[in-house]
Amino acid sequence: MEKQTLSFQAEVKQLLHLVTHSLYSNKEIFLRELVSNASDACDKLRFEALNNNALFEDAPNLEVRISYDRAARRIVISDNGIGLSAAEAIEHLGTIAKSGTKEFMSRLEGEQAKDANLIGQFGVGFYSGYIVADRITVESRRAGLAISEGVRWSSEGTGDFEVETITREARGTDVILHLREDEDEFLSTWKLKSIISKYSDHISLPVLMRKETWDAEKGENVISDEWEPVNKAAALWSRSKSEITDAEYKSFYEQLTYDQTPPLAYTHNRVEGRNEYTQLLYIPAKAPMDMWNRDKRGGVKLYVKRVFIMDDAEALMPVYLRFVKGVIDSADLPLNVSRELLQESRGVKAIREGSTKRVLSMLESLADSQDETSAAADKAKYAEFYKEFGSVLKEGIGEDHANQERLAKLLRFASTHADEGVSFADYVARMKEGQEVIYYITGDTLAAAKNSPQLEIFKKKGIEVLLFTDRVDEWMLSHLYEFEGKNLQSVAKGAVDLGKLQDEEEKKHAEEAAVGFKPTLDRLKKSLEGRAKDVRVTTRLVDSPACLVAEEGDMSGHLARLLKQAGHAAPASKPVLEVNAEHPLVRKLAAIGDGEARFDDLAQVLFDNALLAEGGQLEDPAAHVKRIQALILG
Ligand SMILES: Nc1ncnc2c1ncn2[C@@H]1O[C@H](COP(=O)(O)OP(=O)(O)OP(=O)(O)O)[C@@H](O)[C@H]1O
Repeated sequence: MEKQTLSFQAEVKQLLHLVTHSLYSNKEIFLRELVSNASDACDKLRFEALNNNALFEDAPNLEVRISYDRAARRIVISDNGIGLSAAEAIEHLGTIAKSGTKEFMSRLEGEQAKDANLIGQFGVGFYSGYIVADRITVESRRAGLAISEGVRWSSEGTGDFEVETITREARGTDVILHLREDEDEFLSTWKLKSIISKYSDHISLPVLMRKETWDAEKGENVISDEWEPVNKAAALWSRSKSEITDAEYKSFYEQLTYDQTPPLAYTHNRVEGRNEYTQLLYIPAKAPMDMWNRDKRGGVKLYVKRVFIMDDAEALMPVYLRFVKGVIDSADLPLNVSRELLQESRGVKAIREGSTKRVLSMLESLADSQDETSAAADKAKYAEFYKEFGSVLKEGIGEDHANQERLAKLLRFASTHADEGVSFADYVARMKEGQEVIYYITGDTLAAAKNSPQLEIFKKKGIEVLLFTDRVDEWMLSHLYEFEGKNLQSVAKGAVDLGKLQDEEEKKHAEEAAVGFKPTLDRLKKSLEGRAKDVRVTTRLVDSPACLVAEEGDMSGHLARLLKQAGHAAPASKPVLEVNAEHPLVRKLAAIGDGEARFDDLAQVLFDNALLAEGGQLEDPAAHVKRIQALILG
């Protein structure tokens, strides 16, 4: 192929502009990105060579070499990995903007973040070279291609790039950075070594640099021809736990995830027996921006005997644990395992179950820490975890029946007794004598749930009610019916039944009131025909005149609203209006003579107010306002 000049794709151009003009801090990460690409290229070769050993040619030892030339102001990152064909170079290094590009750019612009470190999270690492270089040349030959089919790609990172075919003996890729004027600090063995040990110590291949020795005659360090490894090159997880420090675990996490906030917790185990594998799993401290995307790639990498097999192996973690990051290294899966095979493999299923249990135990040991010295700190960590990931964990209630009980214990809620952190176990321990069920109410917001009229009698009697205000709660409740043998009961569904919590006298009084109120009830039913399924007297209200409840088995108003918001058709079930016969407003209503239009108006207002109080929306707000105004004017 003759030399061609091609244009970068528009998004790549924008990206390059931002990279060269906006990223000021953490410039050194360019080396991490390029070393990581080199290491990925070696992993890819190893993987492809499983089915075609000839790809190794005569260089089976995969490695990354870094060298620099002070006079020419150049740094070269070489690998003998898979390499690039000319077509791949054009595609991967210029024409196709990666999926993360847009998001990366919006973050840079949005938050005015100047931290180059962000770049690694978005899969656009190659371009980070332009932070320090004003020209990058890539020379490469793809494994398996003839030496005459090498490629040279070169660009100043502005509008376009050049590509041409070259003859290249060595398999793999050289990335040559021509440094910008003021970036000389990187032309130093010490500087480059220190960046590698900071970011790339755990890359599982050797990263080599030329040895520097002291030349007494010249009175300076000189670079020899001998190459030496500058990273540890030991997959951290394959070392024994006792040899690894907390700092090493944390720095490995950072390399794995590019997340600079230290993880909240981690677990590292070697599992022996029928399935042998090592797991090193982390719980991040902060939720990523795209956590709600259930199709998002998982965070666990699969290795087989330290050979990297694949990223984001979803088969290794259930979807509701998609926030977990780490590495699983199996000793007995076949090396050429495919994604399809992974889904079906029994060995993988066992790994997934084992890893799920590990993560749950890790969470339990924080939530329920009995550790003398760290219990308070652990519990605080759990609260932090729950704030970030609690809602995702709830998905497990419906998705992982085998662990439902363990998951239920890990849930935390608000209640009428505390605004956060209430577990089912706390609730059960505080249950009143004679109380048989766990009461809850769902609502759009904590304030709406807390002030719900349905709670009045419970508050008066000091009975705790759990307040479920998370969007997933309604869904979760359709999968969770009880906790340790105690049924969960909505206080907004069915007639209130306080069972043994209500004394005989109260019951008798309520029954009498209902009988005396019967004629008014009948009139109310007539007025509200088509809106209320039924109207009845209740004892659940203390201060409010009325409230809406769903009939047992019907959908709650809150769930119907959620479904509507999400664009689903909610079955049209009418609510029941419950009235407080003792309330002055209701008494006033009862006193209105037959046939007076005022009765109808007041009945509608009673209903609409009850709907508003539970966070519902009026179908005809103007009519409501009119009625209220008329009533005020008397
Ligand atoms: N040293 C290399 N050898 C072979 N291919 C490479 C090399 N460096 C980059 N590439 C190719 O260029 C593509 C783009 O690289 P870039 O760093 O921008 O993104 P990425 O590596 O896919 O994502 P991430 O940075 O998250 O690893 C890579 O996917 C790969 O196909």
